[in-house]
Amino acid sequence: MIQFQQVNKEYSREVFALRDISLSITQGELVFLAGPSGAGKSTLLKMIAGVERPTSGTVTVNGQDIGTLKTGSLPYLRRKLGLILQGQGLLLDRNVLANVMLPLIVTGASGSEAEMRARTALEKVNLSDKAEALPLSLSGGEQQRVAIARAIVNRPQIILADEPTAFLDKDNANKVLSALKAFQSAGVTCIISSHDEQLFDHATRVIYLNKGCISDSWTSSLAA
Ligand SMILES: Nc1ncnc2c1ncn2[C@@H]1O[C@H](COP(=O)(O)OP(=O)(O)OP(=O)(O)O)[C@@H](O)[C@H]1O
Repeated sequence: MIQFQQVNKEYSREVFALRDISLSITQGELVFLAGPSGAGKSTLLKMIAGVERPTSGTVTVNGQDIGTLKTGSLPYLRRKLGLILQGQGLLLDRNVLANVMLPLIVTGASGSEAEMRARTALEKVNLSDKAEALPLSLSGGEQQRVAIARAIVNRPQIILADEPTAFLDKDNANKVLSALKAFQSAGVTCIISSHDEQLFDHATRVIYLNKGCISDSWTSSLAA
């Protein structure tokens, strides 16, 4: 369960990114964050991951108050999360398998354990045949699915994805969404920021942000 209670985020005196946000998201939801550029979507995702902290109000993830979490505890929180944030690209000089193994290696898994789990993650996003390829030899959609595999290799309870289908054609965007939906079906909470309204049909909920405020939201019958 993710809860925002009267959360404000002010980056500087003139820049309010979020204003008085209160919401709760239950395990297994597929939530889209919509709204124009600068509305606060990325900031909201970063708050759940503890990348940004609230100026006021509280953000709790599975009962844990993220705003007061000590920096040293953040890696434990992040292990429960699969993060697909903008600008966190793949290592271009390492093959796909090595990229997906990386989160496991840095948290102390053995090479053989990491390889086995990375291959399983690649199977889940339907990219087993690209394990030995270098990222730049893949299509944009395939690269994004490698990023998903890297995000889920630690078996997270929550996936946070910032514009995972930006710059993809419809076919590739659908493949990326199908991969995310498969995790949601398995009980993983997925929170995705997107400008792509065509994807919203798959959501259990869409939250519209505008100038840092929730301007609208709807819950689909899929949520039942
Ligand atoms: N690190 C930062 N320092 C200062 N201001 C920031 C920072 N990050 C975001 N902002 C500002 O906060 C506001 C919300 O930004 P945010 O990136 O959350 O919006 P967004 O809805 O994700 O936009 P986009 O759709 O373009 O990615 C914007 O006015 C932005 O300029």
